[in-house]
Amino acid sequence: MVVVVVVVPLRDSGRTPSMATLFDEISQQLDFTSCGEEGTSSGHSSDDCTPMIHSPRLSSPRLSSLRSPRLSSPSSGRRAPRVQRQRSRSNTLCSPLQCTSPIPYAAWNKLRLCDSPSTPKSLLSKSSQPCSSTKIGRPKRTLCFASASGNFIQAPSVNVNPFTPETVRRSSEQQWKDRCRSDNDQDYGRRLKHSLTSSEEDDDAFLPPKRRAVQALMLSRYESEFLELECIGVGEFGAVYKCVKRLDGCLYAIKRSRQPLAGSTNEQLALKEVYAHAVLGHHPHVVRYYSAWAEDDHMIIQNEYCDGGSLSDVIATRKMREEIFSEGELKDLLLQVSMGLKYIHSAGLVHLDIKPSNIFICQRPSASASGEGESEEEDDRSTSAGVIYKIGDLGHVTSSSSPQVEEGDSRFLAKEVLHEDYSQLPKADIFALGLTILRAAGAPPLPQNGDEWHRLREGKLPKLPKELSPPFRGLLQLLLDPDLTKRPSARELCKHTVLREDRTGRVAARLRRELNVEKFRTAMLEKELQEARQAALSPDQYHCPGLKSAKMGSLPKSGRRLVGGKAVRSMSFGCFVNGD
Ligand SMILES: Nc1ncnc2c1ncn2[C@@H]1O[C@H](COP(=O)(O)OP(=O)(O)OP(=O)(O)O)[C@@H](O)[C@H]1O
Ligand SMILES: [Mg+2]
Repeated sequence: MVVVVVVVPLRDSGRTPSMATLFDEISQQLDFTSCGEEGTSSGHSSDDCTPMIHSPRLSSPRLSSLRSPRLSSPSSGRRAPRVQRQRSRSNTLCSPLQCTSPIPYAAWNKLRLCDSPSTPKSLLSKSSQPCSSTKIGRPKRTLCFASASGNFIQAPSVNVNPFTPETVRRSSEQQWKDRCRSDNDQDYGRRLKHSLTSSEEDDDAFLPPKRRAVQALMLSRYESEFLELECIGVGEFGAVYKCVKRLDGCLYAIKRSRQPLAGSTNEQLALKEVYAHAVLGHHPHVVRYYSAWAEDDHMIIQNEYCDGGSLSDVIATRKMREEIFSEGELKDLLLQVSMGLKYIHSAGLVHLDIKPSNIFICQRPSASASGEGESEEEDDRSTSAGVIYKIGDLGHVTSSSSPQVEEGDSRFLAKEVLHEDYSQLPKADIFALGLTILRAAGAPPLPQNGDEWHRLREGKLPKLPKELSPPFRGLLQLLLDPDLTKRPSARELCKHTVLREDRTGRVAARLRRELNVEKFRTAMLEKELQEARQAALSPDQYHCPGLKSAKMGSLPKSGRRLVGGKAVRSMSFGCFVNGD
C-alpha cells in the first residue's frame, strides 16, 4: 500500500492561504505524467490526449481542402470549437510536456477527494462502482473527477451487445424468470429474494436495457484517420463514403448516420448494426466490419469497401443497357447470398432487410473473401462467375429467438412479419431473397402495398422478360411460398441441386485434373521403385551411395529430393553404373 503525501510548502505571503491558493500550490507540485490513463479517468477517451498523433499533414491546407464539406460542415461549425476546447483542456490536464502553467482553480474544483485505495489506473477498472461503495478497511485518499453538478463522473461504461451467445442466454433466462413470475405470484417473493441475493448484479451487467447511450466523446477521428474520396450512397439511415485510411492506405466504406443519434430510434438501429457486425465476425458473403465510433452525435461505421457497388446499382445499369442476368448468374447470386444467410442464421440472427440495395458486390476477391469462413460448399467459388456477393446493412438484424423486430423495406416484407408472426423469422429473409432474385431477373419494381403486393404474397410470380428454366422457376416459387414452412432454409438452399448442378460440373472437372496428376505421380513412383529393385538384385552393376538402402527395400537416398519431394518431376538417379 502506497500513501502519497503531497507536501505543500506555503509561501510566506503574509496572509492566510485561501483554498484557492492551496489548490494552485498543489497543482504546481503535481506531475501528470501518464495522460493516457489519468486522462481517461476524467471521462474522456484517450484520444483527448493525443498530441503525438497530431500530424502536421492533417492541418495542411491541401488535405483540408480535400475534405468533404458534407462531414466538415455545417456540423464542423459546432465540432471545431468543441474539439478546440477539449484539446486545450486535455493539454492542461494531461500532457506532461505542456503542463507548465498551474491547473486553473475551476478545473481543480472538480477534483474531489474520495475514499478508495485505487490508483487512477485501477479506478478505471472499477469505474462501474461508485467511489463511496468501495469496500476499504480505512479511508484512503485519491482523486476522482466530479461533474459541474457535483456528481462523480465515471469512466464510460460498456454497452451490452444483445446478440452475443451469453447475452441471448441470459436474456432468455430472464424471460423465463419473468414468465414464471407472472405465472406464479406466490412463488415470486421467494425467487425475488433469491435473485437479489445471487444473480441480480450479473443480470444487470448483461441485460440490454441499461446500455449506455452513444456519446460523442471523441475528437474527429473520421477526419484525422480517413481521407474522404466520394459519397457512394445515401440510404434511409445514413450516407456512405468511400475513404482511404491514412495509416494503411486501404479503401473503406464509411457509413455515417444522417440524423443525430442521442435517444432516437436511429441510435437503436445504429447500435444494432454494430452489435450484429461485431458478433458475426468474418464471412466471405457478409460485408466485413472494421470499426465503429460515435462522433458529433453521429454513428460512424467503418466497413469493407465493395468495389462493385450494390446489386441495386447493377440492376439499374443493366436495365439501362437492356441487359439481363443470365440464369447462371442468377443461380450464382442466389447461392452466394444463401451462404451469407446461412452464416447469419446459424449465429441465431436474422437480417430482416434483404433487398438489392443491401447486397454488395466485390469484383476482385479481397483478402476477406478468400480463406476465412470457408465451408465445404465454397471451396470452388474462385472458379465461379468472378464476383462476390456480400450481405450488408445490418441495421435491422435481430435475434431469431428473442426478436425485436424493426420492419425492413415493405416491398420485400414477408406477410407473416406484417402480421407479427415472428415464429420463423429466417424464412422472412428467404422470402425477401426470392423477391431480390426476381428483381435481378428483370421483374418490374416491386409495390409497397396494394393488390400487386398481396398477389406476390399469394405466390403469384410477376412476368419476367426472359423465361426461366422450370426447375429454377420452381425453386423461386418455393422461396415465395405463402406457407413459410414450405420455404427452404438457407442451409437447404446451399445444397440445392438446382443451384449446385453447375458447381457439380466444375467440381467434376477439377477432380478429373487432380486425378490425372495423382495418376502421373503414382506412375513415377512405380518406376522409381522398379529401378530400385533392379539395383538391389544386381548390386555389381551399380555403385551408388543409396545402394545399401535400396538393398533393404527402400528408395536410394540419392534419388530422393529433400525439397519438393511430392512435386511432379522428371526422375533421375544420382548413382553411377560400374564402368562409367
Ligand atoms: N460497403 C460498401 N461498399 C460499397 N458501397 C456501399 C457500401 N455500403 C453502402 N454502400 C452504398 O451506400 C448505399 C447505402 O448503404 P446502406 O444500405 O448501408 O445504408 P442505409 O442507410 O442503411 O440504407 P437503407 O436503410 O436505405 O437500406 C448502398 O445502397 C450502396 O450503394
Ligand atoms: Mg441499405
